[in-house]
Amino acid sequence: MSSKIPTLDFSREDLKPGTKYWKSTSKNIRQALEEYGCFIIDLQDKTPLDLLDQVFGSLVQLFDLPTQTKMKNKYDKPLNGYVGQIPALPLHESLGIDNATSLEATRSFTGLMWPQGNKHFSECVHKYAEFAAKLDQMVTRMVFESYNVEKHYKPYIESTTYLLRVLKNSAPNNDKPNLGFVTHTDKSFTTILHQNQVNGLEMETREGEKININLSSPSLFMIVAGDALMAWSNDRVWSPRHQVLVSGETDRYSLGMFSFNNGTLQVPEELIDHQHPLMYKPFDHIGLLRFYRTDIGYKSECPIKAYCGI
Ligand SMILES: O=C(O)CCC(=O)C(=O)O
Ligand SMILES: [Fe+2]
Repeated sequence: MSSKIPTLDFSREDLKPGTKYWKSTSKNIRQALEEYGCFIIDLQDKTPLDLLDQVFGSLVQLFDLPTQTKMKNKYDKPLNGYVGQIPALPLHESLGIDNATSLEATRSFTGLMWPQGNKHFSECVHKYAEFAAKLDQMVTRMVFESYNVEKHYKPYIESTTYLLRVLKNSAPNNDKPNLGFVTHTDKSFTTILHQNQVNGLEMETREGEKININLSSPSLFMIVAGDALMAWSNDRVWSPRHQVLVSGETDRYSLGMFSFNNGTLQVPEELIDHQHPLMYKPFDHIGLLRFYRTDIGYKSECPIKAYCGI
């Protein structure tokens, strides 16, 4: 059950900067991120149901393409392209669209997958990316405000881009939990996860308790803090370990929207004091991905601490 992890109502009209509800929600976000490193957003009647239907329909088409085609999804940035055909993870496949809020970038991804073109795919995926980026920016702004460092929000957002990963875990057609995606922490600043209502995400608490996340309504979106946010917050926010376990007869499709800063991130000085001595050196966020791809990075217990911890 995910009952312990807070679900916050993002459908209210008064969720606007400056209102009481905005302030109390910001406080709840900060609390959830410090305690669990994640929380659930419920958009209720504000959920873009048509768009979500179109996106998930498009994902079925995308994953049905030949493996050779999907393998063309490559970027210079590490960890951004096609993942699949891994013997230990036979149910998993995923692809990445870097800078997904740019129509040009989604078009160029689409052109690789469908050289003859697929306007419907590029348009609906781009629309989803814009929608998820807007949600992420709202959450991020509330995080910055809750720490009284809102002056750093604009420069942060101006140098942030989004990697949209689309994931499929094929139905195992059995009832036991099958590993869909290995335990990891996200390397992003923030992540927004959404799924086709087939559950499977399992989050670990600070104490090591594993919690199955119930996202079985299309109105639910999971926000996860990544390693970069944990470091930026000087270890106030928790970057939770999580994995995907699937069972049953229905394929699981999910969307992960990851924010990455294209510059150097550092702990705001407001978050350093006697009780919270500086724990991280300023770090190049994309460099964290490169470090994670090295043997030392991949094998380290806590990659962000190994990368830039003090
Ligand atoms: O499929 C999911 O819901 C989670 C995927 C995930 O954790 C990731 O891609 O980092
Ligand atoms: Fe993840």
